[in-house]
Amino acid sequence: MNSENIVSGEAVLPPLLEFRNVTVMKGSKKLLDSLTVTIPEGEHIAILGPNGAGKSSFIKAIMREYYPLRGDGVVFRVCGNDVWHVSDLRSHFGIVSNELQYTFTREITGRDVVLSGFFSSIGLYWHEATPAMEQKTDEILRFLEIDHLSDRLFTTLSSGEARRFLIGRALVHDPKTLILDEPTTSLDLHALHIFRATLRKIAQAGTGIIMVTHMLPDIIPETSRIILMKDGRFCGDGPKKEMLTGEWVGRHFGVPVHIREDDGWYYATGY
Ligand SMILES: Nc1ncnc2c1ncn2[C@@H]1O[C@H](COP(=O)(O)OP(=O)(O)OP(=O)(O)O)[C@@H](O)[C@H]1O
Repeated sequence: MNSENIVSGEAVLPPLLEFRNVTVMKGSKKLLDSLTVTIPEGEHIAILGPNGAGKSSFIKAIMREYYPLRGDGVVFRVCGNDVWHVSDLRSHFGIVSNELQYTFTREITGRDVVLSGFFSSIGLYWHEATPAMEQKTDEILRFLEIDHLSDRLFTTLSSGEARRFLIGRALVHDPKTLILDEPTTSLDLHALHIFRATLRKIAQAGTGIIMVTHMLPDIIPETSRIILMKDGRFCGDGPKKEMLTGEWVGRHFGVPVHIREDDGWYYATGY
């Protein structure tokens, strides 16, 4: 544990994520530009930004798919540790992305999509699931209310149903935080309603949510903090009520916008 996490002789939990001056380059392109952020465990956050803002690159940096340039004052820490093996990160972060769904093209059941999350594979192949894994999978399927669909081939599920199985897969290691990268693409109104209710249930059960989106209605009422991102930088970070205003969001997306709040949900109109 880092010495900064000792207060008056007592150890306190280090933040889930601590980045300081994180810059990521790919060729001559600066994907992330001097990002500084601290995220405590269990916090529900939305990362909002226009196309190309660097949101997915930020997630890739969290998951150690991208590494920052070295330099003085650069901090790149998860749970107080600078060095991580990618497989160890799974107990901290579960990931759901829209892209992930399209990697499952083989004929496997929804249940096996969840179960194979234990092995980070697509399907079980030579992996043998233990009774504890089977039990955990069944608990997750019941929690997400998709147990009745578990024997269906994944490729025959609707987008909304499939997305909930991917959440299940992301939950097998009991991650501290679930990261969702634009997960509502192609969901219809009914599927959106169920998907958001599912996220709320997960947030209320104590798992942190980091939602990456450019859609305000994706932000569940449990979200307390908004980070605005553009051109690889963070350009706003604060409490939801302060950040989700017409002035902030309009300036950020470069359009005049009116923000309406209704029972904890936010909507943008007028653009
Ligand atoms: N591996 C890469 N090499 C070069 N440029 C990249 C690479 N990955 C992303 N980019 C570029 O970096 C910028 C940020 O991309 P990123 O996918 O992180 O943005 P985003 O906010 O997730 O966008 P969107 O909302 O459209 O998914 C974009 O201009 C993208 O074209």
